[in-house]
Amino acid sequence: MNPIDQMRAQVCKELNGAITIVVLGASGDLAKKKTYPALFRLFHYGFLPENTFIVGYARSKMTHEEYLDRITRFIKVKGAEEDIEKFKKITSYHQGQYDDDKSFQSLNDYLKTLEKERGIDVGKRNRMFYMALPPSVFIPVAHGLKKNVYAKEGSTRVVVEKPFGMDSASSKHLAQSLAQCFSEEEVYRIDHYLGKEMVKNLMVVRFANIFFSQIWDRKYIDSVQITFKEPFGSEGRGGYFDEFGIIRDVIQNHLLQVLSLVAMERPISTEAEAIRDEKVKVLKCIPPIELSDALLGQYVAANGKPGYLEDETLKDKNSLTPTFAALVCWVQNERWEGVPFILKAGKALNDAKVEIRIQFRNVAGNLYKGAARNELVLRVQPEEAVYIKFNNKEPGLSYHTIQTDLDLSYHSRYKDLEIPDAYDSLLLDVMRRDHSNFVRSDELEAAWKIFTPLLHKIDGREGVKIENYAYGSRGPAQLDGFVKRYGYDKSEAHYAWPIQKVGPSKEQ
Ligand SMILES: NC(=O)C1=CN([C@@H]2O[C@H](COP(=O)(O)OP(=O)(O)OC[C@H]3O[C@@H](n4cnc5c(N)ncnc54)[C@H](OP(=O)(O)O)[C@@H]3O)[C@@H](O)[C@H]2O)C=CC1
Ligand SMILES: O=C1O[C@H](COP(=O)(O)O)[C@@H](O)[C@H](O)[C@H]1O
Repeated sequence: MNPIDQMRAQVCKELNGAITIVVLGASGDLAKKKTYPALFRLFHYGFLPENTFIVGYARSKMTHEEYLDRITRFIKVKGAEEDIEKFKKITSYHQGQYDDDKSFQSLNDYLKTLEKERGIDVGKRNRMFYMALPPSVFIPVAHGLKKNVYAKEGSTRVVVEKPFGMDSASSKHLAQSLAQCFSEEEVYRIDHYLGKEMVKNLMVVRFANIFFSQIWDRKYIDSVQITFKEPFGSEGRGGYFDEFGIIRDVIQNHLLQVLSLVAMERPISTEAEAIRDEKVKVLKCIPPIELSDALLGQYVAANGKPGYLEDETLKDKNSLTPTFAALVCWVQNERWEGVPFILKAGKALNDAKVEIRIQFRNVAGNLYKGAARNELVLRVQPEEAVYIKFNNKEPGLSYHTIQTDLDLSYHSRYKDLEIPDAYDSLLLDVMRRDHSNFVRSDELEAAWKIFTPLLHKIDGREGVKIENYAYGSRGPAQLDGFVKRYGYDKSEAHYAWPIQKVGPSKEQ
């Protein structure tokens, strides 16, 4: 059986061919843009069990037609019209509150009726609850579900979206509340970066290639940079963003997850708990980030685009919330002592890009002075790629050394490639009961310990400097100096990608 069919079979086996999926917050942005399109693709490509039904739940009043229109608006699969019509037949909307037993009892009655109508036997009445909700209602919803809608005649899966708290204390409170209702085995904390193709590739690159596994440490690696750049600002999301800021929105979760996969030791197997054990261990080796290891910024109006403070959805017009941050983590263990892990993220920058850049040390006693350092780059998005910058003799009569690359750009190497969205892959994992790409509660605790002291200083404005940067720029002017301070050598000399010229060079 091919690996894809194996996954289909695994879903069927885990769920005995039946599941009811409840999307809480079905009227919201995430549900419309991500959750339902992902569920549709899983349906279209045959990953949902034969007997699947999806119930949307939220407070808003919506007719059946309005609901169907809303949840299918962002489905973009070509030639799938017929399947969209079929998909509409396996879903419906149920209105209710998030903090009221009666609403949840009514939801439970509705689910029971559906399960009976669909002929699902006791023991197979599996339910998945997907909380596409603001964090303010996670706890009442968890209690309401546990008390009234928990699958007593089948398995329960609860999917929770980030943010998982604001700091160590609030995250602990959330974790404890969830733990009162569900076992860790039943909870799936989504960090959608763990569903991205290149992030899932990290373990394979590291542990299935002898030349990487041998040089993956402080002896050979000089620095690691994990970069997230978005070309748009907080537009329309100012209310949410201002409360969280770029560190809580992107760095504490997405970029730290990537860091842990880059830095962790080899797990004893590819089992979920083995992987998560190693991630927790490496996070525990990182002390809290110092303010002196941080560069913070906020974008201002430029190029006809409004500054952060001009966002109409922002309440505090003097906000000092960072929209850009470059932070350095130090992993204090035998493998990584002294190697900076630079996490950079910003909104309203000049580019849309996420990448992991590993810069190696200088070649000792190098015969070729001025040869650039090697770098391994994993481009997460757009256009997934793995490439290695390395030095080569310039082809032809020249003995000149040029920097070039071994380039595995996915779209040229793998023809007709369609990379699934992170949510497709993660929802499939939930059904397969594979926790590898979800955040465990002790992982979360370790992650918040690294960021909480710094975040409290920023929240309290304690000696914190926020540099301005222009909308559409590379970030604060201090950025190049900042990464240089941690040893990053930006040698662009002779670098050309792709090579334009291979003839004799003038320097022969
Ligand atoms: N949007 C995105 O792209 C991403 C979102 N997330 C996370 O997913 C979750 C949902 O995000 P998103 O869909 O954008 O959120 P929304 O603000 O769209 O909220 C979802 C639904 O929750 C209900 N709701 C909104 N505000 C409140 C409130 N104050 N009290 C009670 N109910 C409320 C509304 O439904 P109704 O009033 O009908 O009940 C709304 O339709 C969040 O945790 C978010 O951080 C994560 C990654 C990306
Ligand atoms: O979680 C979030 O992620 C998005 C970026 O996700 P991507 O898959 O488009 O890279 C970010 O825009 C948003 O602010 C944040 O909440």
